[in-house]
Amino acid sequence: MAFVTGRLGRPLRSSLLQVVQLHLSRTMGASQEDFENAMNQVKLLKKDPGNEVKLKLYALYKQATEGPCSIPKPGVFDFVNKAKWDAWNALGSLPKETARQNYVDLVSSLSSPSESSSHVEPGTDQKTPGSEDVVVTSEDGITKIMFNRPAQKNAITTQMYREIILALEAASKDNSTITVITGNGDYYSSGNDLTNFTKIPPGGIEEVAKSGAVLLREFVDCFIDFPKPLIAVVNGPAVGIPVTLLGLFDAVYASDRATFHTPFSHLGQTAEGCSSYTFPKIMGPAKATEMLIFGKKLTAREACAQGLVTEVFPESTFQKEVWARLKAYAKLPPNAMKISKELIRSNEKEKLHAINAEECTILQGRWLSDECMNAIVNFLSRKAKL
Ligand SMILES: CCCC/C=C/CC(=O)SCCNC(=O)CCNC(=O)[C@H](O)C(C)(C)COP(=O)(O)OP(=O)(O)OC[C@H]1O[C@@H](n2cnc3c(N)ncnc32)[C@H](O)[C@@H]1OP(=O)(O)O
Repeated sequence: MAFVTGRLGRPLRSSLLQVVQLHLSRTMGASQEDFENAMNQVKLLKKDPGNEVKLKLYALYKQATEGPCSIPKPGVFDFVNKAKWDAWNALGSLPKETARQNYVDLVSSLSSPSESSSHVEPGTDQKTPGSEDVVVTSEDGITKIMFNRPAQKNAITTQMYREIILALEAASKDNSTITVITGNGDYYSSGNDLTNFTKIPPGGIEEVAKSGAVLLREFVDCFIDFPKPLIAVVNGPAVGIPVTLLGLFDAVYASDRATFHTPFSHLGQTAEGCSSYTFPKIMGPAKATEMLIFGKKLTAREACAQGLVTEVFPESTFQKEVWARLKAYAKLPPNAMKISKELIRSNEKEKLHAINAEECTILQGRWLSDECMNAIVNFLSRKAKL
């Protein structure tokens, strides 16, 4: 598919830079010092993290220090070096800075009090590494991953995408039966934190777009591959990526206060989360067009009528009713549920991964377009609200 990568004109670049000045005080990822500390922490781990994690650490270390894998592939019988090569090579063109950050996050998750994000103490809040913006708890056979930035309407920062990836990886292996994603406060989530675009690394806006596309692809891939029943408890309005991802969930329960909004054209952007495929499939192309192209906002009842939402509950009883139901579901035999999910979803997985890859490539171009930059500048300078 062809797409046009717009170049930023001078006035737009300078407005963006002005707006960016306002946000430069925010962090720009892990420093070299964080990275070195993380390398030292690895040596002090009390528990062997297992081969899978060790390979991931190796790959991220190589990517962070040497960049993409360019050494020849070891022979088929050189098992150890081939596994290492595969892990490094799988990181593709992941930027060095992102690899460094992911390495620090991974080590931090291994060094947390429980020493492994895959073992969540029942009933305890397990904070994912680096922030409290994503809170993971596990109780009654349910792992709950909660967006926790209520003051920012649960807008998703770059760090939060990484934390959710780690939380999903852990949840896929922990002893919970089902996994739930929800939001804290009045919003489910207002989508991508638009200030993510203002943290400009040395490689410029092009690097922001490139690393954003790599991160988005990895993030959505985790939802495509998630092996257990994945349920969204949509406690309030949702904008952007938290809406599109719903097509990859197994059930979506919504408060009647929730709304579903994908204003991609308004933002100069395009569909992600595999919604270019799942939405037409779920609701038919005409209704999908209204949402994904014209940015029509749906009420919870409209979204339910169109098949995006499983069931709508009155706000007054929402939490009570939904959690009672989820606790009952979580008592069902876990393996039977996993196998049924595999049956329902497996024949689509390859297609979904291909669609995800294509959507991310197109978005990478969109993020560099004047249309998108204008929308972000407008939001950040509060000239416009959606
Ligand atoms: C790896 C990259 C993947 C990228 C893919 C994703 C695509 C998308 O998700 S596109 C969708 C992006 N989201 C939006 O465009 C929503 C933007 N926000 C709004 O339109 C409004 O804030 C909203 C309608 C959600 C709520 O409006 P209000 O009720 O009037 O509240 P405020 O606007 O005052 O918001 C309170 C507070 O939160 C901050 N906020 C809200 N949403 C975001 C956001 N998406 N990004 C950054 N910040 C956000 C808002 O700025 C306010 O902050 P303060 O000004 O500091 O109080």
